[in-house]
Amino acid sequence: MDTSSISSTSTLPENKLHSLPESPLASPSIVCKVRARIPYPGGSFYLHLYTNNMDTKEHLAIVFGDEITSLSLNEPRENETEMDRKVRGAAPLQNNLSDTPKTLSKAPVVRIHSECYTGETVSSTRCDCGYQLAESMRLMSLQKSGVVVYLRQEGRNIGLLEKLKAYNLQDMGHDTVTANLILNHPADGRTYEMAQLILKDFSINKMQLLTNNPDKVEKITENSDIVVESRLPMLPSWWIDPSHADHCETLHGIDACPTPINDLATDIDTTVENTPEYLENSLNKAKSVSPAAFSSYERHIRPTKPTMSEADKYLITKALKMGHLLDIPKF
Ligand SMILES: Nc1nc2c(ncn2[C@@H]2O[C@H](COP(=O)(O)OP(=O)(O)OP(=O)(O)O)[C@@H](O)[C@H]2O)c(=O)[nH]1
Repeated sequence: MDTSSISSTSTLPENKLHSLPESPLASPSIVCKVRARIPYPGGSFYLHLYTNNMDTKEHLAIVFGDEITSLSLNEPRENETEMDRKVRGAAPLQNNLSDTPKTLSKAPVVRIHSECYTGETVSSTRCDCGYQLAESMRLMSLQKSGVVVYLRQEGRNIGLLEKLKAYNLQDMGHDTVTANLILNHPADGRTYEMAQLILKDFSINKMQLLTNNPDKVEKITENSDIVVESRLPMLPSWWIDPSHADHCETLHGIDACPTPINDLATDIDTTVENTPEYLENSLNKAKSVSPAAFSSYERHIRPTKPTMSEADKYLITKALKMGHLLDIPKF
């Protein structure tokens, strides 16, 4: 591929939004630096990487569908070539989208998710974070629309180091809330301003929010014109009782079945390339080549009860001590 037209500097003099940090008084701003397609079972999504002038973290957005586009990504940058734009995943300048925000046909499904290295990357079953991320992405891929705003607020914003200490306190009998307090951290130290800015960048001001946490609903709408049109609960799959009418209404508005997933392949897609047979065959083929190939995805999406007892304790603490809207099943 001829890359000669990529401009030689990677530090293009970009507009004022892009410098880090400006002054303590600068108003918070973000910019989407790059967007890339990520293949995903049943299709693809677009990963968007943001920088901002408030912290040095790379906050992310996982976007399903072509309808949701980033204004700051598509903004023209000084001296950039069309190849530069392609490489950072921006639309060609001739169909510059920057001054014409797309109007979304309906309020998209949004998940505002905070990083959990333990639950998502190393598949800890101490919490439900890996499941929640996988499940929200599965639902969005079914709908071919939606955004996961992925905030780097590890451990409810206490960071991995302190969170691991909190784990040790939990192994001594404390729950997630008291463990944080013993370490002189708030039970939940997260903020949502960054998420508000990212949603604004996608021209999203109303949404269906996937969460059990009323505090999150309140904070995402605080001092902003963002409206949560509806809250979609996130019942852990191993807590779902298919005979419970309310549980079956869990995903009202989403064309998907909330019952535990028995066969991922049939749940995914119905387009020619993605028939259940095609997916099942591909899955089996991939498994025979490398049994681990799909294990992380599958484990998160289909957690089985026997391995989840620590996550049950975690969820019960969220319901009883943090006000999360979760019906605790009979154990
Ligand atoms: N401090 C601490 N944080 C944890 C622990 N387990 C998971 N987390 C963090 O908790 C965050 C997820 O928050 P949760 O309270 O599970 O859920 P939520 O996002 O508030 O609510 P939902 O939207 O319903 O998922 C992530 O940042 C995890 O890293 C823990 O034991 N201690």
